[in-house]
Amino acid sequence: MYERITPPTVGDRITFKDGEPVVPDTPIIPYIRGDGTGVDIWPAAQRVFDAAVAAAYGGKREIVWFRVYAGDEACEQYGTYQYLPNDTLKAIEEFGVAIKGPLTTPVGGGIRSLNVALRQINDLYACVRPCKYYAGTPSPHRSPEKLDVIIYRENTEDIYLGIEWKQGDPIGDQLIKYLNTELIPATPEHGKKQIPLDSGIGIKPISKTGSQRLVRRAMKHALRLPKDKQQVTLVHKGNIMKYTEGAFRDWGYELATSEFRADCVTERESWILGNKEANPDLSTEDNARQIEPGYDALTPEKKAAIHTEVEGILAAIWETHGNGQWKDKIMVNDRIADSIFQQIQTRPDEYSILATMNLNGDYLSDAAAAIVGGLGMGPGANIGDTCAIFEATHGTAPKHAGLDRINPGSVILSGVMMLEYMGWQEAADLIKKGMGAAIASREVTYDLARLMEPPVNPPLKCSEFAEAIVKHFDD
Ligand SMILES: NC(=O)C1=CN([C@@H]2O[C@H](COP(=O)(O)OP(=O)(O)OC[C@H]3O[C@@H](n4cnc5c(N)ncnc54)[C@H](OP(=O)(O)O)[C@@H]3O)[C@@H](O)[C@H]2O)C=CC1
Ligand SMILES: O=C(O)CCC(=O)C(=O)O
Ligand SMILES: [Mg+2]
Repeated sequence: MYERITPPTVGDRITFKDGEPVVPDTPIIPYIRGDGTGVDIWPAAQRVFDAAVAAAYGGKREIVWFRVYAGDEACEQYGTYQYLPNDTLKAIEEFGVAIKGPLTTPVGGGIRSLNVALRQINDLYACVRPCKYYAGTPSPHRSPEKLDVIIYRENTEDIYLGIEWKQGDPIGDQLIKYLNTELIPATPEHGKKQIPLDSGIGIKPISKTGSQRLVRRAMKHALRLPKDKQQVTLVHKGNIMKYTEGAFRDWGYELATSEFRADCVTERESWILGNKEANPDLSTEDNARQIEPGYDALTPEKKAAIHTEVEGILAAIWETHGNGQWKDKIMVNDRIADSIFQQIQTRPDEYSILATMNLNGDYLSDAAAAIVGGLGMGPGANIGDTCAIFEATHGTAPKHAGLDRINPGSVILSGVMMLEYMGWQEAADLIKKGMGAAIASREVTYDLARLMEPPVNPPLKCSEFAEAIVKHFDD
């Protein structure tokens, strides 16, 4: 029983089989309008979704929308501090696929993120954020069309677990003292380091299970891509955070080379195989020297370990991956996080799927969206095994709220992802076509208008951009 909302009396539930949605012709889809610019974006986006479904299926298929509440709106409906009512959680659980606008999270105190809570409560462990260029979109970059990446961000753990204490909190102080007196001195690698007593403190858990299920999804997605895009890059700051971010990298490689052995090659394996292909008589030592920078300065033990690695890889995969066969497989590599921020700008076409932990993916998805036109063009999906919630990369953009000005493109493209996830490709394609044509005709909102050469003046309103997209369905 719902307390204050009533599910539609028409339409059917989306169910799940083996992690995939089973979609009726009239699915009931809960939506959260969102705070701030949600008030502008949601009606514009809904107009486009309904028009596309009607145009694609002529009434044979229809989305039955179910309005549910979160954030400021929920407090208005359910009372003070009722930011995420049980009704909303129950509706999302019952109907399986939902879409939402942005929700506000205060900085430095107050409630924890409702957006993060929705992901954690529903175990939506993969945040999928494609960053792809639409022809004609203005960009601060010279060749934005070269960027075509999909960020697969782990969505349930890392610092987003919110286990932290502010400076002066008695439990935080107790933890710091315990670490300083008991644990740090007992661990020689930490030397005499001490945590300053006036610190806030937070915990960053990265689990093997969480890392591997994310990488598994990324690998499955890579298998569906064209051959030249079959690549998964593990992004980490494992040189500094060895046992969290470094472990993410190691668990990622382990998962790829065990569960996807026949279908993948790691970058390092490709060097070993390539060296032998270039010179079939190459000794183990020379192969090791070619793959390991600074090999000659290594200790005998380290050299021996690399010899074992080279021989082990050749014995294990030469038959199946050698003689160039590896070039048809998913390339799995890794990059340190700071480096990938510059690589997606300087060498964007060298990357495809970027598998990241939670915080790195949060940063990277805004940065990648900027290259292809900004946060107005950054869609996303939060995917689990029995539920999915679609939402844009951006937040509530409060200074633009209620002005019918903001770009609804990201939520509209998140809806495109939802339609594709549902298997309603025809409707998704119509929206992509309409948006591409609107942008090419310079019918755009302020954010794209100011980047265009010459600038578009006046820009379209948020609602007008939605109408322009619908108008261009027929082009
Ligand atoms: N999933 C979610 O619901 C998310 C929620 N948030 C929350 O949103 C709130 C505001 O966060 P803030 O850091 O300001 O980040 P926002 O993403 O909300 O906005 C930052 C800036 O990005 C640009 N922008 C954002 N959305 C759009 C859009 N649709 N079209 C065009 N440009 C856009 C605007 O830039 P300009 O003014 O230069 O044009 C805007 O001022 C915070 O409470 C935050 O926690 C943040 C991210 C995700
Ligand atoms: O939940 C929030 O307020 C911010 C989340 C965020 O920035 C994101 O998921 O990209
Ligand atoms: Mg973010």
